[in-house]
Amino acid sequence: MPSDNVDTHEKLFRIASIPGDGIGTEVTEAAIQVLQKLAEVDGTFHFEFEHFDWSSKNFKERGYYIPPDGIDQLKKFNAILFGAVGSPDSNKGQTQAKATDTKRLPDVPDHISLWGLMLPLRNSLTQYVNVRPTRILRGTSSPLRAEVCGPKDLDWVIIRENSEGEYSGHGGTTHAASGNAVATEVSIFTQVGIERIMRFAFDTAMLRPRKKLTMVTKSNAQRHGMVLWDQIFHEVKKEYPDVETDKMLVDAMTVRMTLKPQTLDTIVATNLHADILSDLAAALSGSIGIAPSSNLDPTRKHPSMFEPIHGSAPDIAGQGIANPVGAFWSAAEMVRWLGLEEVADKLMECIENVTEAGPRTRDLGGSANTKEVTEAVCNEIEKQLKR
Ligand SMILES: NC(=O)c1ccc[n+]([C@@H]2O[C@H](COP(=O)([O-])OP(=O)(O)OC[C@H]3O[C@@H](n4cnc5c(N)ncnc54)[C@H](O)[C@@H]3O)[C@@H](O)[C@H]2O)c1
Ligand SMILES: O=C(O)C[C@@H](O)C(=O)O
Ligand SMILES: [K+]
Ligand SMILES: [Mn+2]
Repeated sequence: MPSDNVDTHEKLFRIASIPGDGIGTEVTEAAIQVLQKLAEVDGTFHFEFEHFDWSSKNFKERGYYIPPDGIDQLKKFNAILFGAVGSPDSNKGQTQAKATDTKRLPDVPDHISLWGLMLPLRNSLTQYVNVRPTRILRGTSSPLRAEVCGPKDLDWVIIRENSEGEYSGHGGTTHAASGNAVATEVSIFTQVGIERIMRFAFDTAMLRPRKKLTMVTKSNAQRHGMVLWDQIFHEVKKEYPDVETDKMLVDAMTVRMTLKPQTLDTIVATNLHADILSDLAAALSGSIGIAPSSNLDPTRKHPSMFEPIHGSAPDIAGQGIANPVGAFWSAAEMVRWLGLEEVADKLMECIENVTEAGPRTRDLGGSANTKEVTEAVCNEIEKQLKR
C-alpha cells in the first residue's frame, strides 16, 4: 500500500518480481533499483514490488518452482519482472546423466527448470507474443564489419510466437531399455495461434516507420505446420495493404541478418526459430547482455512479463559482472506496456547515455561491474528527470 507521505492520486503499479537463478537474480535486483529511482525522481507514479523466490535452489528443497496457487497470485499484479531460470550449480554434477564431463552439467536439468518455471508462466498467463527488439545502442558496436553494418543499419523487432509450435510440449520417450530409445517432440501449430501472432506482427510493422514485415519459416522441409504459417500469413496480409512483406526460409535468414541487416525491420517467426534468431540478433547488435524481451498477453487479461533474453549464465553467475542493460531495457518495455510511454523513452535515453559514455561491462568491451553500471543509470535518471 502507498505509505503515508505518498499522494494517493499517484499511479501505483504492483509488480511481481521473479529473479530465478544465476545472473537472473543480479540483473533483476539492478532493474528494480533503476525502476525505484525512476519512480522516485519522476514522482507521478510508483511501484510496489513483491518478490517470488521460485529458484532452482528452492525447487531442489521443495520439489516445485511454482507453488500450487502461484499462478493465481501472479494474476493480481500489473506486470511481472523476470530474471532467468537455469540451475547455476554447474559444478556439482548431475544424478541422472551418464555424463563423463560433469563440469558444465547443471544439477537440475534444463528441461526440468524451463518446464517447471518459465514455460508454465508464459503458457498459463496466455503470453502468446514475445517481442524482441534489437538495435545498436549508442556507444556500442556490431561485430560485423563497418561496411556491412553501420550504427543505423540494424534496427529490428522480432515477434516470436510464444505459446505453441516447437514448444507445445507434446511427445514422449519409449523403448529406452532396448538400447534403441524412441523419442518424439511434436510441434503443434494451430490456426488460432498463427492468426493471432500474424496480426500482432502486422500491427507492430504498421507502427514502425518502414512498415515492413519479414515472415520466417522452413516450409520447404516442414510441409504441414510451416505451410499453414505461409498460408495464414498470405491471408492476414490482405488486411494490411500498407505493409511491405517478404518471406524467408530460416536458414537463409541467418545469412541475410548477417550480411544485409539494413534490409530487415519487423520479423515474425515460430517459437524456436525466433528463439534462435533473437540470440543471433543480440550478438549482431553487440551483446546478448543488452537484449530485452516482453512476454505479452495482448488481451491484457493477464499480466505480461518482462525479462532479458539471456539465461542464468552459470559461467559468470555470482561474480557481479553481468550486464544489466538487457534487464533495464526490459524494464523500460514494462513501463511502456503500463502506459507510461514518455517515461519509458526517458529511461531508454538514460540507459543509452550510459552505454555511450560508460561505464560498460566486459561483454561491451569495458571493465565495469553490474553495480557500477546500475549506479550510473540511476545517476543519469537523477540528472535527466529532475524537474
Ligand atoms: N528465459 C530464460 O530464463 C532463459 C534463457 C536462456 C537460457 N536459459 C537457461 O540459462 C542457462 C544457461 O544457458 P546458456 O549458457 O545457453 O545461455 P546464457 O544466455 O545464460 O549465456 C550464454 C553466454 O552469454 C553470456 N551472457 C548472458 N547474459 C549475459 C549478461 N547479461 N552479461 C554478460 N554476459 C552474459 C554468458 O556468460 C554465457 O557466456 C541454462 O540453464 C538455460 O536453460 C534460461
Ligand atoms: O527457449 C526459451 O524460450 C528459453 C530461453 O532461451 C529464452 O529465449 O527465453
Ligand atoms: K531471461
Ligand atoms: Mn533463448
